[in-house]
Amino acid sequence: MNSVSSPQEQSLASVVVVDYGLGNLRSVTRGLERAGADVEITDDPAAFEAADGVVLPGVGAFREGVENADPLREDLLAVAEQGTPLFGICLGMQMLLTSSEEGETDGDSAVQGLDLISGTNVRFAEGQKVPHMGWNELSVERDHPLVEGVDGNYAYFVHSYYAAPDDEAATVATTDYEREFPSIVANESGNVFGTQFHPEKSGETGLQILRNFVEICAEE
Ligand SMILES: NC(=O)CC[C@H](N)C(=O)O
Repeated sequence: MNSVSSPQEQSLASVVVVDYGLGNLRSVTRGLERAGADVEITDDPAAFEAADGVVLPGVGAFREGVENADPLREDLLAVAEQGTPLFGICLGMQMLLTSSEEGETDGDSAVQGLDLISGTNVRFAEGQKVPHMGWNELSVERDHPLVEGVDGNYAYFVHSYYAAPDDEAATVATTDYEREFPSIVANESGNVFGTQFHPEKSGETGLQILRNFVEICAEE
């Protein structure tokens, strides 16, 4: 088991950043610490269970992410089941869904995501410049504590696929990149959610999202 802790004087909540061999763990950790969390980077399921909140980071391809996280699959599902806030970032958000078109285009069989939010991830249309890379606007579509104070603000994106939830009620915020796509999604009970953008790379808006997340965790 890998564990790296960074005690904070006045931490508001204990947050685990899941280490499954992918993802910009350090920058996510720094962002969460700035937001007031006591952060542990680990792959220890006991730590997931004990934490006030769990972050599933992610940079890379869907197939690699799902395969790397497979040994932790049941533990992540248990986190969601017990009502602990589970926050997926970019590829981590995409892994919360049922599946993705990514990795199917080369003829491979579909890999299954966590299916905590029913739906797939789809590629931007042929002819659209991908990846969608840069700052873009968030339009909040429905209330969720994660989006307090960020409607109309800008966040930083780097992705070629986006979430297509089966139920439009799962869409918390949208962003426009030649077409509107869900930039923040959440499950029905609201404790599982994800951002397509990188809050840890999104300046003050990203810090606000992370502060909102830490507050959600602190209420656990
Ligand atoms: N930055 C990423 O991790 C991108 C996630 C996914 N491979 C996509 O292109 O949408």
